[in-house]
Amino acid sequence: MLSVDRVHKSYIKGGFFSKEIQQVLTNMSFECGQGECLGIIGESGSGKSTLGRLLLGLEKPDSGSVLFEGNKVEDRRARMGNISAVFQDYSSSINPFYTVEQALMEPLKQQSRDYQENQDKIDLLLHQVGLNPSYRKKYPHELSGGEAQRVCIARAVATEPKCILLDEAISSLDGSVQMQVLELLKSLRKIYNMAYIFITHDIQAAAYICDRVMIIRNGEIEEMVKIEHLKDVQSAYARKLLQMIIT
Ligand SMILES: Nc1ncnc2c1ncn2[C@@H]1O[C@H](COP(=O)(O)OP(=O)(O)OP(=O)(O)O)[C@@H](O)[C@H]1O
Repeated sequence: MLSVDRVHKSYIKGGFFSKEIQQVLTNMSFECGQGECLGIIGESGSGKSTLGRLLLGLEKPDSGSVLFEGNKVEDRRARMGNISAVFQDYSSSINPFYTVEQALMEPLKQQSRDYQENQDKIDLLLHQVGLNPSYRKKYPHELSGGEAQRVCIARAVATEPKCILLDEAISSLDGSVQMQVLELLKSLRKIYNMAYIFITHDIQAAAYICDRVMIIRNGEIEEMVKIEHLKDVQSAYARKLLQMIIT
């Protein structure tokens, strides 16, 4: 479904007139299948979010390709309604002047002009993310972090995409709320059979929700492992990363 082939990405370091290049992603190739949850794990600065932006078609690779069902993700038509995203910073993800209802209506309107159908869908989405109908009229500043992230998740699910990219989507939440949101993501995946790209530095969260994890180091794939074999990672770096987290 999502196919990354020999992707390289670099940035110019140190301002506009600088000639210094920083290689951020090197020769990355992997696939994410329909309905799969693929974790992308790495230390800070390893290139996770850069990869996320390429997967969303927000930036282009220097070379190589990112294809969604055979089409380049840079092409808006390839990703429209097919890929959505939930980011770490839920507070800036929702327009502060929009009520929850307006925030959810935005993506729905792009798919259907049927007012009643969209209203019914908002009811359903709120129910599915565990928010009662009174939340319709609330503004983002009236929501807790967990509630705001539930709204962001409802928005991402609204168009029933085939894939949601979650970039550190639970990292800013408190421990118990993180667990609730992970449970929510699990249950929504069962309902909609969506694939998740779960970018995180939290191996425990990845182990809880992912089918496979890809460990990246300095912009290169260090190891790809099925979740049931996470304890048996081969590379010294992956073992160290796991050990650090377990201890
Ligand atoms: N737009 C950009 N321009 C220049 N350099 C960038 C840009 N985006 C990222 N970088 C650099 O690329 C490297 C990887 O950054 P990236 O945000 O992808 O890492 P990350 O693994 O997501 O880190 P973190 O877990 O801290 O968010 C960093 O050294 C960063 O400074």
